[in-house]
Amino acid sequence: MFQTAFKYYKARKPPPSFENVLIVGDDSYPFQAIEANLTGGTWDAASFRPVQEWRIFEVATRPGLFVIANPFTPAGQRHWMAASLIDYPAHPNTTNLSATQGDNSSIGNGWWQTLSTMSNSLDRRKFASTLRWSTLGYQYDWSNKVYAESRKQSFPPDLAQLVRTIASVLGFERFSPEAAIVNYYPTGTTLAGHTDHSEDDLTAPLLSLSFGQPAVFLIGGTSRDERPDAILLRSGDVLAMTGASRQCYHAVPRVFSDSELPEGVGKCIDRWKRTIYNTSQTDPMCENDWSLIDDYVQHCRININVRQVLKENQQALDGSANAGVS
Ligand SMILES: O=C(O)CCC(=O)C(=O)O
Ligand SMILES: [Fe+2]
Repeated sequence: MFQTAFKYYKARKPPPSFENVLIVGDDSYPFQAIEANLTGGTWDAASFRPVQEWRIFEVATRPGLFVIANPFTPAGQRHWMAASLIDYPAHPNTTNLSATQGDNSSIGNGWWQTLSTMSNSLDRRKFASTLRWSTLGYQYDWSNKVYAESRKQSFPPDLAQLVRTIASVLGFERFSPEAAIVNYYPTGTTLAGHTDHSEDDLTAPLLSLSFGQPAVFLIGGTSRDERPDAILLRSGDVLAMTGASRQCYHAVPRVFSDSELPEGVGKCIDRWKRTIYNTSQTDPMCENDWSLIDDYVQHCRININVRQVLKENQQALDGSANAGVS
């Protein structure tokens, strides 16, 4: 059932219908509006709209699955896009490029620097699509499907604060962000069905932030035999897999272009556009960086997928405890 849905949404001819796709922000079943858990704490007012305006839903068909319809300000979206493209693929983080090209990673963010020098837009687009993932905090070992204490970097403090706020609004005040996989998807690409189970604490939420082009996200049950729900994630949308949904199969069968969305479904681009108002001193991003970032997010989707790795009070990973998980 999972694979059938995956193939359906991946197909180009004929392209899939959006008829059964749940649109984050719609108020209808199975989205059930829930109230924010308001406990104060630090608030990143530059990134987020006021919490009173947040539209938070639990997906009734998937207990423990929460979505938040774009809680970001346009400037907030641009800030996290920039972090994802300029900072996160840089040394000492591992990327798919540094993993295969060895020591090149030690010279900083070679990918971004090379991209910045390319003047031909087709060449730039082709080169841009070579970056597919980077890892933050505990660096994920894809071959052995483990995190290791020896490959731990510090987790970006501002991202940690951002996702702690989201977790606490959802009632997970003790969430501790320790690792992230940043996925970079050129339009048309996919992520195969999987569960995330290499973390020692499977009771902590998985938090996912999406920026750029839209995608259909599939989430099923704990076996591939269950029919999944299809959810449209657009720029700024937040998804949290908690409770029973934490260990469910999920996938991204297709990243779409804004232009492929049906009439009446709001485009992503309007969510990060610079307006005259917010190009003032409050937006420090330089024009040159922004035009490259804007060019990138016209053709790609970025997903920041944040995890807690350790159990509460666990000091460090014991290699033998989590080795062998597949
Ligand atoms: O891109 C997404 O929305 C999901 C990514 C994901 O499932 C993962 O990184 O494990
Ligand atoms: Fe995942």
